Amino acid sequence: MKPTFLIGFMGSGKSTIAKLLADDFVDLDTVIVEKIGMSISDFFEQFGEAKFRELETETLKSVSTTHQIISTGGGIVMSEENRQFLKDADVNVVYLEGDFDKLYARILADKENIRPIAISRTREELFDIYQHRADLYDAVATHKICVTDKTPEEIVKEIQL
Ligand SMILES: Nc1ncnc2c1ncn2[C@@H]1O[C@H](COP(=O)(O)OP(=O)(O)O)[C@@H](O)[C@H]1O
Ligand SMILES: O=C(O)C1=C[C@@H](OP(=O)(O)O)[C@@H](O)[C@H](O)C1
Ligand SMILES: [Mg+2]
Repeated sequence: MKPTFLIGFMGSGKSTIAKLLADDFVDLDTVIVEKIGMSISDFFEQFGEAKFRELETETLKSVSTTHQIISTGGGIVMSEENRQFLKDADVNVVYLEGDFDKLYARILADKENIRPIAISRTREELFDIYQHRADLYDAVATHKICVTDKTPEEIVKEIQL
């Protein structure tokens, strides 16, 4: 089977669903955190977003041959290079699409994972980012699943590749 990348906005459940889809999964953010030896929010504070994006691209390119299921960070589609990589690779790209306010509530409630992109912005600013990114997720996705009001188990069942 082709490798499968999960994409979508923060809080859509990419990391949660990847773990349930197969034992052979990897989360790009987890790989990056292992590389940098600190949390993503500390890294943003010390080195800035641009440096994080460089690491993200490098990590994206290294995993498609080593794992079956790959959860990405919500900003993966911001880079043209990353979008091109996902389009050119012989892989499935599953877009987990959800209602903004439901995702926003999850992001705020998730104290285990502080997302610097979200905490530094108002709801309105983040909604603009959500709308902008929605077109980019659509442009690279090979499959699209609505996750609003579904349990992780229901979403896993829907991902039939
Ligand atoms: N389908 C779901 N229903 C309810 N809560 C969910 C669902 N998917 C994920 N969550 C919760 O939402 C938060 C963000 O999930 P996560 O998998 O980290 O999303 P992402 O990786 O897309 O940012 C976590 O607290 C997780 O437990
Ligand atoms: O949307 C973004 O720009 C980001 C999303 C995060 O991943 P999740 O989508 O898994 O929360 C993480 O990569 C980083 O905080 C930046
Ligand atoms: Mg995640």
